[in-house]
Amino acid sequence: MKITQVFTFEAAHRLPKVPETHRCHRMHGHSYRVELRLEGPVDRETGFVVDFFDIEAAFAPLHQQLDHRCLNDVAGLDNPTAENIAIWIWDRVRPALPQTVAVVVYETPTCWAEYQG
Ligand SMILES: Nc1nc2c(c(=O)[nH]1)N=C([C@H](O)[C@H](O)COP(=O)(O)OP(=O)(O)OP(=O)(O)O)CN2
Ligand SMILES: [Zn+2]
Repeated sequence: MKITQVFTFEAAHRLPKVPETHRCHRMHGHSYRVELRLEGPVDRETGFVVDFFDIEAAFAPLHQQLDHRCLNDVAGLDNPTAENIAIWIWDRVRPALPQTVAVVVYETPTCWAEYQG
C-alpha cells in the first residue's frame, strides 16, 4: 500500500552556482510543496501503513527549520535547489520513517524534484 502526506512551506533562496545573469542567482521566494511518499503493509489492527499523525510529527522539526527561512542559511542547504532540498529532507526523515520511498519537492506547481534514495 502507498500513502502520501503533503506539507507546504514558504521560503527565500538564491542559487549561488548559476551564472550571475541567471535570474535565480538573485534572492527570491517560493511557496514550496513537499510530498512524503511511504509504502508498506497495512497493519491489520490499525488499518494504517503509518499513522498520518506520526508522519506529521516526524516532519515538524524539518518544517520548523525550513518555513519562513532563507534556505541558504540552513545547515546543509547552501545550494538550495529543489533536488538538494529533497535529498536534505530524505536524509533527515528516513531514520524516523523508514517506510519512506520518495520525497518530492515542488518549487512551483510545474517544477519539482523527486528523490528515492
Ligand atoms: N533543476 C532545477 N532547475 C532549477 C531550479 C531547481 O531547483 N532545479 N531552480 C530554479 C529557480 O529556483 C527558479 O526560481 C525556479 O522558479 P521560476 O523561475 O519561478 O520558474 P518558473 O518556470 O515557474 O518561471 P515562470 O516565471 O513561470 O516562467 C531554476 N531552475
Ligand atoms: Zn527559486
